[in-house]
Amino acid sequence: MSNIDNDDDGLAVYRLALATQAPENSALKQEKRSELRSRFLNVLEYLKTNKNISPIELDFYRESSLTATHCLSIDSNFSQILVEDLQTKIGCMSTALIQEQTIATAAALKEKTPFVYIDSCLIQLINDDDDEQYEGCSCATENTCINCSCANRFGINYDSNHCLNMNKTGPIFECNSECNCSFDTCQNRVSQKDDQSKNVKIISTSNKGYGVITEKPILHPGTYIGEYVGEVLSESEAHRRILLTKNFEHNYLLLYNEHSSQAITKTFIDARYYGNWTRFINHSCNPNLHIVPIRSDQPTPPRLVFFTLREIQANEELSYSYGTTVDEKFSKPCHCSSSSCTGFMPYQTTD
Ligand SMILES: C[S@@+](CC[C@H](N)C(=O)[O-])C[C@H]1O[C@@H](n2cnc3c(N)ncnc32)[C@H](O)[C@@H]1O
Repeated sequence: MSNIDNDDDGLAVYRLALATQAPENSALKQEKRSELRSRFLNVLEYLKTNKNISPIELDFYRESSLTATHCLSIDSNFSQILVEDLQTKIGCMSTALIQEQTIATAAALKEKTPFVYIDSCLIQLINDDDDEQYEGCSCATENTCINCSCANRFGINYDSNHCLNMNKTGPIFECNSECNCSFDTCQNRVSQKDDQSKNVKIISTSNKGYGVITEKPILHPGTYIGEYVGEVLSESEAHRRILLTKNFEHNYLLLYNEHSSQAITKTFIDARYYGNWTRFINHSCNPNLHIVPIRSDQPTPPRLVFFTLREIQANEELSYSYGTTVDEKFSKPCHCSSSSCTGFMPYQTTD
């Protein structure tokens, strides 16, 4: 799908600075990461051995901080949801615990696009180098952190409307689990707070498959929309999957390139099998969203986060540019219908 490049010279410099500081309190973080990794393997194992479960009305994976659950079915009133705790046993829980929008969306889409619903990326491959924990700020708990040591490493991140500072260049570091500030008052955690999932609707388009519209106007440029989540892949696995994808199929593999003076950091996220509502956002040659890499705890992988580029009207479709590599031989026709449409969608490579 997408090859997105970002010119960003500050990241490598910051990495070098951090390399000289021993991460102090990262044991807990590492424990969390290995728990996530083993949970991910559990889900894969589960799906492999239970493929013949029938009827599966709804199939998605919910992750909470303690248990991994696999949703097997949902009753017709959306009031009870049958889940299986992967580590223990099957049980019922009220759908009130799960965001209504998520269920309606997943239920409507189960036939055509089965995927497992997740809230954060599944990180299968973790290099030891990536376990480095960023230092936190030492703000007072009531501090808003608009200009704290995390927010201001490369210029202030967000304005007083909680929108991305449009003049900002360089990487974005949000406050993290080592920070002293409080989650509620801190204003440097915009992408860690509520996304727009309650204000959007998945629609069926005439020629692009499903798409996403906003039900409410979004006024300010730089408004946080949501995070592209899925499986974080190695380059070789991404390459393998690209070769397997047929040209007529929808493609959910996103490649984000960040350029620094020393290297290109490539992030591959595939939302084909695991994802959230943002996997339904289509390409446009005149997009209203863009993707910004955001870091808080660790250098890699960055979280790939959508922000608005301009004011968006109610019922307007959300879109971003999948990249710039267009070739009539390889690209699919583009149906974005913008006046600047090139006629072809960017095509996928791992470069
Ligand atoms: C990430 S998915 C987007 C959601 C997808 N429409 C669906 O129904 O699940 C990307 C795929 O959607 C389709 N698509 C997205 N934008 C398009 C566009 N502007 N014109 C034609 N097809 C598009 C292509 O098949 C592409 O591979």
